[in-house]
Amino acid sequence: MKEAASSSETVTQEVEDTLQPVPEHARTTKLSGQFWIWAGANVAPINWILGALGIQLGLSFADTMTVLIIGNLIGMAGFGFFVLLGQKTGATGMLLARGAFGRRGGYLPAAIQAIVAIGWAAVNTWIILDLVMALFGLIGWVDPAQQNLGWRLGVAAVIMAIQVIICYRGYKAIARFERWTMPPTLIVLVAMSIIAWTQLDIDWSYAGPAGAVLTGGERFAAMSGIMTAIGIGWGIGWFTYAPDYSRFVSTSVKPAKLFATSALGQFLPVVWLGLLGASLATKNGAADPGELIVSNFGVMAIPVILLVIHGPIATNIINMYTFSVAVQALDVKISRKALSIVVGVLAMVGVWLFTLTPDFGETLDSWLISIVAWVATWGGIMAVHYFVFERHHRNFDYLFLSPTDTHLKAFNPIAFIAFFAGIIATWLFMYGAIPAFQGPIATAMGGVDLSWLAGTVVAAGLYLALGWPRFKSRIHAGVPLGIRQDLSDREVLNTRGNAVIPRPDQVPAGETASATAADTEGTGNAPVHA
Ligand SMILES: Nc1ccnc(=O)[nH]1
Repeated sequence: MKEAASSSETVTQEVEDTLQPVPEHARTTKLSGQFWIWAGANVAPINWILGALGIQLGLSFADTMTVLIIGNLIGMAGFGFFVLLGQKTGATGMLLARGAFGRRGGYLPAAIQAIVAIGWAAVNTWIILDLVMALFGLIGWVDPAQQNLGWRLGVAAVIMAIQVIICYRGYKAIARFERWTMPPTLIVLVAMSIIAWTQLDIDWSYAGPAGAVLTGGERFAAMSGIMTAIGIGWGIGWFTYAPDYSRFVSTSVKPAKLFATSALGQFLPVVWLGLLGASLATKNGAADPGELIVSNFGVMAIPVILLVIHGPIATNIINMYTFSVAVQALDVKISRKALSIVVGVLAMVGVWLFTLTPDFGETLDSWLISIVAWVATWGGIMAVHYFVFERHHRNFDYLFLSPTDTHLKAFNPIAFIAFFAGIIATWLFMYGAIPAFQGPIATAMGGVDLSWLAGTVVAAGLYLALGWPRFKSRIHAGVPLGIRQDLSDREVLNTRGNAVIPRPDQVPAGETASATAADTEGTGNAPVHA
């Protein structure tokens, strides 16, 4: 048993260090790992800060919870489908992008994803520094009235170093970290929640800032904008990450179970922490829950500090690992391990830049709605490509071939048109906290923000319409949609095989490959038998 485990660990490391479709024997049938990865990524103070942000931006308690729940229901429903895509294809999010954007065209989304992952690692670390200083102040280590820049960057550097070490070791180390640290973390959280909800007088009927309670259209507009940021923004931000982790899940695991486990792993902690943050913010719009708990219950100081520091680590090992596989999708030949160190350094630079921004709430809001523009658009294109055009495919080896071996187009203009149109549509419909992010259509609608919907619908609709003729003219469903113009469908079927047929090593033990699959050579280059 032990030997099997360690050999599967070696296989996992080989797979992740050179990007290849994860073979069935290196996959896991245990779903708890997926639950803890996503729960771990979300049990972080940033999620109570998001709940408190709703109150700070002027919503009532009930409206804050409404936008958090609706936003995350929408976000997590979409997230589940991207989880399934990883399981089905064995490919990372940014390798999947190649299928639609083209073999070289996939560099654009991969580069964006790499930068976004650095940004998230910086945001998640920066966001807790105020809180850590306040907590250190309560136990007498620093004077929280001071800037404490040295302390801040020092704490960030320690957190960053821990993240780099875990990420360096790869997927298994990440899964293990989340599994071991989550139970004690949850105990602290439960304790915090009980204290908060029984000992502190929360104003459950909080209606908004005194004298400035929002009503009618204004209230609806504010809810839509805040939902885009704290509900949709947080949730859909994970779409691009989902396949990077679910590619390690065996295809014998029922998709419905995988969907539910992963989506709940995200949804439960996000809503719970949002509730904690929002309810405590009703006491005093500004104070952070961690600070409130510690100032009322000094014995909680150490566990709360540990929880707060654990938060960004658990979230950022996901960001950093995804950074490294996104860079691999750029055909950069630096080892995934070396990349773990590179991202740590870059994220530290990011933390320092964020500490220079003047307004915490505006910076966070702007970050979140920019993420929406990118992910809603990317997600719309990917959904059409893999759930409509290539829904019958089982063998995705074509995504992994080198630029010289590939039979995909270098660039697929259709995807680029859909992508840029989607980004513009998101901007037209967005209504963020700063004027640059207040698009003309949203402004004309009195500040109603439907950017996430506009981006998805425009990108998906255009990609569907422009890709439809090719989809219809393809002679066989097993031909990738994005093949080069100089190749015929017949040629691709004959030399590259039929993508509808799985490779034998993709088939879970106990299930037998179909008769045709038995003819493949294990490389996916099966000749077609007429
Ligand atoms: N919502 C998020 C998506 C991706 N990375 C994060 O840290 N957070």
